Amino acid sequence: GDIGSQLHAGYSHPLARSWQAERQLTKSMLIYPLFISDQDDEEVLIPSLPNQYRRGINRLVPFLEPLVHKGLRSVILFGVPMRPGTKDALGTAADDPEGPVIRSIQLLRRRFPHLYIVCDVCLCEYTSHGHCGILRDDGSLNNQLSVDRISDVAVAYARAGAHCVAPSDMNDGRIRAIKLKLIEEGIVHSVTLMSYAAKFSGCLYGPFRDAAGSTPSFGDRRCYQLPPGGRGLARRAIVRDINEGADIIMVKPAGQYLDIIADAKELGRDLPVAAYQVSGEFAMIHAAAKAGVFDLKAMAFESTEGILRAGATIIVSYFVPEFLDWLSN
Ligand SMILES: NCC[C@H](CC(=O)O)[C@@H](CN)CCC(=O)O
Ligand SMILES: [Zn+2]
Repeated sequence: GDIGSQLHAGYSHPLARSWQAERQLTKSMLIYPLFISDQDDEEVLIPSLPNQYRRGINRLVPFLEPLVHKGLRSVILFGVPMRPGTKDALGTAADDPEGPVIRSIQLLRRRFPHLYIVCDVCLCEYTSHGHCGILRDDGSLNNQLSVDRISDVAVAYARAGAHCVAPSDMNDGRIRAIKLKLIEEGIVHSVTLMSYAAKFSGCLYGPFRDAAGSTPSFGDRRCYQLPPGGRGLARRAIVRDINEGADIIMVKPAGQYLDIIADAKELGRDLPVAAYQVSGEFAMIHAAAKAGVFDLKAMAFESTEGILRAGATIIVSYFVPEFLDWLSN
């Protein structure tokens, strides 16, 4: 009969409205990005990334302690070498045992045994040219050398104690290479492999590049990050990475790529799907809130609601410190 047209009844009360959502945001879904400098005592605000800092290792514990107490479950580490002369064509500093990332993994594992440590794996912060791999003479990525190097760095982070390695380089075949090396090392069973499987080139990474000093010295990332229009390419990259052994599929950026998150959930129905609300999205929300377009907290939640609705159950977000408070009340 025609009675089904009366939908208001199903969402007439706040609790009933929450029941309409297939996924609810919880603290355990959240991963907080940390920028770790090789200047051990520095704590420098990143102008283009509201409320975010580049911190040396000596500043990490005092900063994280209250957040862990509030329920922070996971962080993703980005090393930021500030010392002059650290960068070279191979990104040698990426797996320097005395470098900021490896030392921070060891410190955080010791100090916060329940904190899940994810390490972003890439070379762009460590290469003199700023690209996410090793280049040929013509400036294109040498796939074999890049994949060998990226997989070595991933294993180094895993051996240092990272619970999860997340290669954000977008070189073809790095997932398989990392998985094989983790198997050879005998540690594959305890290291989660989170693939930035569908990562798009575009204008939303600027604040991050300011923070990490990872802007390419020439050209761009259009030949290895996906073209924003490439939905089919993204589906193929997701299927490929699942087959190469990814344990988690990530889509990035998030807000402008909700269809890709939905595709990832459809194609990777049996895996958790992660999404990264990137620096440009975060800065845009802050700028709009400052301009009076909407309330910051309301949009932090609404943008995240869309990412959940699309199918993500893991969210990398710069709003995590606020969410820990907002989700506690
Ligand atoms: N390895 C690439 C890093 C990439 C930015 C870039 O493409 O330069 C992202 C980090 N995984 C940016 C993240 C962000 O903008 O928040
Ligand atoms: Zn990179």
